Amino acid sequence: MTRIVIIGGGPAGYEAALVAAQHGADVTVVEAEGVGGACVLYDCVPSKTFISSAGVRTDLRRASDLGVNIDLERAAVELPTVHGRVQALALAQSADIRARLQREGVRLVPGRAQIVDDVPGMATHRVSVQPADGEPVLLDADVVLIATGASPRILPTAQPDGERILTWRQIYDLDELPTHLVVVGSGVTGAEFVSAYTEMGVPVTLVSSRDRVLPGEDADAASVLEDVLHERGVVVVKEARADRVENIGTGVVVHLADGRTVEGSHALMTVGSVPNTSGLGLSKIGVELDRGGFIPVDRVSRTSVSGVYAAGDCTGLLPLASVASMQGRIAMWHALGEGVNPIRLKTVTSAVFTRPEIATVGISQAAIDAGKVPARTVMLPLATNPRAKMQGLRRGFVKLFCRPATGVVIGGVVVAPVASELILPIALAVQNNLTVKDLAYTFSVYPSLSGSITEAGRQLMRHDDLD
Ligand SMILES: Cc1cc2nc3c(=O)[nH]c(=O)nc-3n(C[C@H](O)[C@H](O)[C@H](O)COP(=O)(O)OP(=O)(O)OC[C@H]3O[C@@H](n4cnc5c(N)ncnc54)[C@H](O)[C@@H]3O)c2cc1C
Ligand SMILES: NC(=O)c1ccc[n+]([C@@H]2O[C@H](COP(=O)([O-])OP(=O)(O)OC[C@H]3O[C@@H](n4cnc5c(N)ncnc54)[C@H](O)[C@@H]3O)[C@@H](O)[C@H]2O)c1
Repeated sequence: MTRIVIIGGGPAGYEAALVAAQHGADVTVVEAEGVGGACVLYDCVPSKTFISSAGVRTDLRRASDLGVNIDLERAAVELPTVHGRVQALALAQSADIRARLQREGVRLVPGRAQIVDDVPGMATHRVSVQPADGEPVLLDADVVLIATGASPRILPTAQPDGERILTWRQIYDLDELPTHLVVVGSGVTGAEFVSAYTEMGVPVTLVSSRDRVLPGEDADAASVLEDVLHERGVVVVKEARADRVENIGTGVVVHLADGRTVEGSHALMTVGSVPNTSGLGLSKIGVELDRGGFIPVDRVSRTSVSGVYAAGDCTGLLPLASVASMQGRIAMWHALGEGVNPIRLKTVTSAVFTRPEIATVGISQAAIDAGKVPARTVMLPLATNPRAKMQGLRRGFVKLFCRPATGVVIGGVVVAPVASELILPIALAVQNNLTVKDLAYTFSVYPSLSGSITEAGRQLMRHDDLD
């Protein structure tokens, strides 16, 4: 029986464990903090749960546009309840995953693991686990999967204190909402928290190192979000790199590299993540890290050392839970000799859970504009969609991209309140090489926001598609 030791119990680790157990391997997961990993305990699940509470206020705020008058002042946020719900849900999800792993026969070992092979190049591997208290445990493995994730990047001059200078993992311990939140970093994490706190009624200033929010996302989508944030009173300080953040007792002062300062009651640092790849004994066994500290892997999750695989945020491929899970599964299929397709990033779907949400799949507009991928494109504002009008939605759009000659759908972007759900038909089309004609001939419900997707398909059809 193949002995597999998985270091890290996040999506990469636990999904890999499920696959390996189902294929009859002897599987052990070593986890330092809790099954479900940072994804379930600190990052993805807590943030999306928090955002769900904020979303209620968004709906209430918009109610008057639809003729229902609600005094938003009376829709007070009960922060202990919101935070309690966030924490309870994370723990419950962790417990569900633990129970599922145990049902499948996966052994769970709490503690911090490192590889302790005697010499490089061994056919099998040895992992030492240091529990929180007690003696180290030694595990022998034919295959090791490193799935140790990442942690918030800390600026040495902006040390989180858990009181006023915070990482996104510390906000759920606050007793009260900030009176003025400064969010440093305008990537996906920063944008999501700016949107959520704004909807909760907190004045927010965003410090963005670039000339726009969400520099990695579709520019039109980011521009819609920026308009919405502006309308909601968010101040975006652009081209602004935080040098230092100071807790002055009554608040914070963010010192920018160009000498400007930004003041608030609290600072939320969302300046990226660093991979958890130190202390794992990697260089001793011959796994060299890249410049960012990530573990280089190929498209079936192999490292440069035989029998050692890596998956998820520690590899830096694409830091998404869905990608981590897929990398983990692929590692196990490969290690256990199953037929496996290398991971394809061109079909990855992702969403930014702001209000409105931004969801994307496949080839980006930036790649098309740069001439890297030939494509026909269309962008339909939601304002032309009947359902959107009924719901009072003024902003948002559907974009669709297809191959010029064949009409095969290669990507798309949706900006809408439920874009994370609406993107699926485009994702299905991209994954299965469907054409704009396939979309155009699909019945969508009338009236529906998804009608804009089938309409985009019709607009991209050429006359010869009709034959
Ligand atoms: C605020 C935020 C929100 C996000 N929201 C989303 C989202 O909505 N959708 C999405 O797809 N992605 C989201 N992501 C990204 C997603 O959380 C990550 O891509 C995902 O967690 C990666 O999973 P992983 O298994 O690689 O690592 P993790 O989830 O980080 O798990 C790794 C685990 O390994 C453990 N570990 C580390 N070192 C050791 C060791 N030596 N021994 C034993 N255990 C160890 C850690 O304790 C950790 O529990 C979000 C990220 C952030 C920061
Ligand atoms: N909804 C989701 O799926 C979701 C949510 C959050 C994160 N994620 C994943 O995590 C990845 C990382 O996102 P992120 O936003 O945490 O990190 P990021 O690295 O993408 O963004 C951090 C931003 O902070 C800026 N920055 C760095 N130092 C700064 C400084 N001193 N002053 C001002 N700005 C500074 C950077 O220029 C960058 O724009 C995303 O690409 C995504 O894959 C996904």
